[in-house]
Formats: sequence, C-alpha cells, structure tokens
Amino acid sequence: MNLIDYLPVVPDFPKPGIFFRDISPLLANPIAFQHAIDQMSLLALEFEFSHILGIESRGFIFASALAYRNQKGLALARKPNKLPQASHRQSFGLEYGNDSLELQQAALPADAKVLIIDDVLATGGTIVAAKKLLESAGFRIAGALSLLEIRFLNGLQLLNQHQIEHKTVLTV
Ligand SMILES: O=P(O)(O)OC[C@H]1O[C@H](OP(=O)(O)OP(=O)(O)O)[C@H](O)[C@@H]1O
Ligand SMILES: Nc1ncnc2[nH]cnc12
Repeated sequence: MNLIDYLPVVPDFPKPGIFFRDISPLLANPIAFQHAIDQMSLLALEFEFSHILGIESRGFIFASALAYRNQKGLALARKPNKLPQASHRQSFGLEYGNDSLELQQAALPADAKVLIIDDVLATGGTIVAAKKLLESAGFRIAGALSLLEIRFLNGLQLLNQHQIEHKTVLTV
C-alpha cells in the first residue's frame, strides 16, 4: 500500500501558491490509517521516550493513536486560550501563517522525556515551537515524528539547527 496515494494535493489552499496535503482520505480508509499508525509506531520505537506530545489539531489524531499503541502518556500542545491552566506559550511561523501553542506545566511529570508527534513537517516552525515549549517547562525532548515530510520546505534543516532528531514515514 502506498500511503501517499491517500494524501492528495489540494492546490491553493489555504492560500494561493500552497500545495496542501489533505489527510482526510487516509483517515477515511481504515487500512490506510492503520498502516500509517503501524509505520509511525515502528519509528517511535527507535526513540527513547516516556510521553508523547500531540500538536493541535491534526497532530492529536496521530499522537492519540500512538500513545495507545505504544502505551505512553499523552500531553497536548494547544492553540491559544483552550487550556484552563496554560503556563507556557510559544509563537511561531508556519508555511501559511503565524500561530501559537500553549502547554500546562501539570501536563507531564517533571522527569518526562517527550516525543513530539505531528502529521506534517513543512517548514518545521511548529515542531521547533513545540520543542521550545517543552524546554521552557523543563521537560526533556526525545525527538519528533511525523507521517509526512514536505522536503522542499527544508523543515529538516531547521530541526537539525535546533538539535531535534526527526523521523518520518513518508517524504514528498
Ligand atoms: O512545519 P510547519 O510549517 O510548521 O507546518 C506543519 C504544521 O501545519 C499544520 O498545522 P495547522 O497549523 O495547519 O493546523 P491544524 O493541524 O489545526 O490543521 C500541520 O498539522 C502541522 O502542525
Ligand atoms: N502543504 C501542507 N499541507 C498540509 N499540511 C501542512 N502544514 C503546513 N504545510 C502543509
């Protein structure tokens, strides 16, 4: 099964010039979704980690399934003003705009070593922000794992600059 067939490109979404990869067909196909989680789960085993951080909102889908499959605790990095006790915030730029993520200190135990999970690595801005968020809260980072890397946006380079080890199932 070629998972990339389930991640079609939608041109000019959400802005002109962006080639958006839609995860909906992959989620709608139980075999494709299961295969994606299986592949991510195998890659996750290559990291030493105690907890998973899922990034709102598409990252939640994969982070949740992996936390279950790999029997790890799950914490959520949320968009602004969603968390009742947000204690850390990090703003960042991504392929088509700017955003912020928040984290609660109590989301993880003090000795947590965290694997960051997201669906897509594009510019890398989101994952770098997630790393800074975790570090500002005093947590250790194991690395980052995504389903898809969009190579021409050089996210991997940015992650290397920030000493983030990254693995991905698919690269386009
Ligand atoms: O590598 P980057 O350039 O930072 O881009 C990757 C991020 O962009 C998308 O999230 P988006 O902000 O569109 O939010 P969503 O998950 O709520 O759709 C995607 O889910 C990643 O989190
Ligand atoms: N081109 C893209 N497709 C899907 N998700 C993205 N997140 C950032 N860039 C993206």
